[in-house]
Amino acid sequence: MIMSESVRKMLRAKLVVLGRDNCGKTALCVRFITRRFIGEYEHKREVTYRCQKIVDKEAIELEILDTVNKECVGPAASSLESSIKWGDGFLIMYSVTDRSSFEAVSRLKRLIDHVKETLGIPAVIVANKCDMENGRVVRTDEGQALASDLRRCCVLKSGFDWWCRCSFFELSVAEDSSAVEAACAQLVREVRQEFQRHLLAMDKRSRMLQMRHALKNKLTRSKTMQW
Ligand SMILES: Nc1nc2c(ncn2[C@@H]2O[C@H](COP(=O)(O)OP(=O)(O)OP(=O)(O)O)[C@@H](O)[C@H]2O)c(=O)[nH]1
Repeated sequence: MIMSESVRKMLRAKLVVLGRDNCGKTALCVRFITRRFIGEYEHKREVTYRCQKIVDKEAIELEILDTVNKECVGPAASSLESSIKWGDGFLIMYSVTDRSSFEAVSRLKRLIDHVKETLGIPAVIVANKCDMENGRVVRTDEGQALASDLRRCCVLKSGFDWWCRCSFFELSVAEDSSAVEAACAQLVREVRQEFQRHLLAMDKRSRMLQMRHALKNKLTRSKTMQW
C-alpha cells in the first residue's frame, strides 16, 4: 500500500532548538539522542541530527535542528526565519543562570508566530541548568509565569483555548536525562496533535468539496429534466 504524504508526515517531525548562546542547546540535543552529557561541544555551527524515537508507544523519525544563537532582528534574522519556516515544533531554551537568555524567549516565540503566520504552533519552553542553584538569576515561578503569559496571549488572539500550548520544563541537561526525554516527548506529542488536526481539517474540506460537487451535479440534472 502506498502511504499518503499526510500519513507519512505523522511519522516524521522536524524540531528546532532555539535560544541564546551557552544555554545548553547542543547539550540537550546530544542528551536526548544519546542519553549522554558530554560537557563541551563545538560552538557556532548549526547541526541537524536525525534519530528515531518511541513516544507514547509510537515510533517517530525526528530531524532536530540545533541552531546557533541568532538575533531576531538584523542581518542574521533571515537565517533564523528560514530555520523557523523549516520546523514543525520548537524547543525554546534559556538558562536559569542567564537573564538575557530568559528575556530572549518571548522575542523568539513572537518571531515563530509571525513567521508561521499562525498561533498555536507546537512549542515547549525549557529552563536549563537548574543544578546551578548558586548562579541562578531566573526563578522557577518567572519561567512558569512567562509560559502561561505566552499561552494566554495566544488564547486572547485566537479565541481557542484548546489550541494554545506552551508547556514549561525546568531541568538540568547535565543531571537529568529523563527530564530531557519528558520535554522532548511533550513537543513530539504536540506536533502529532497538530498534524492530526491538519489532517482532520483537510478531510473535512475534501468532504465539503465532494458534497458541493454532488449538489451541483444534482441541480444540473434536475434542470435538464425540467427542460
Ligand atoms: N551546569 C550545567 N552546565 C550545562 C548544562 N547544560 C549545558 N551546560 C554547559 O553549558 C555550556 C554550553 O552548552 P552548549 O550545549 O554548548 O550550549 P549552546 O546553547 O549549544 O551554546 P551555543 O553553541 O553557543 O549556542 C557547556 O559548557 C555545557 O557543558 C546543565 O544542565 N548544567
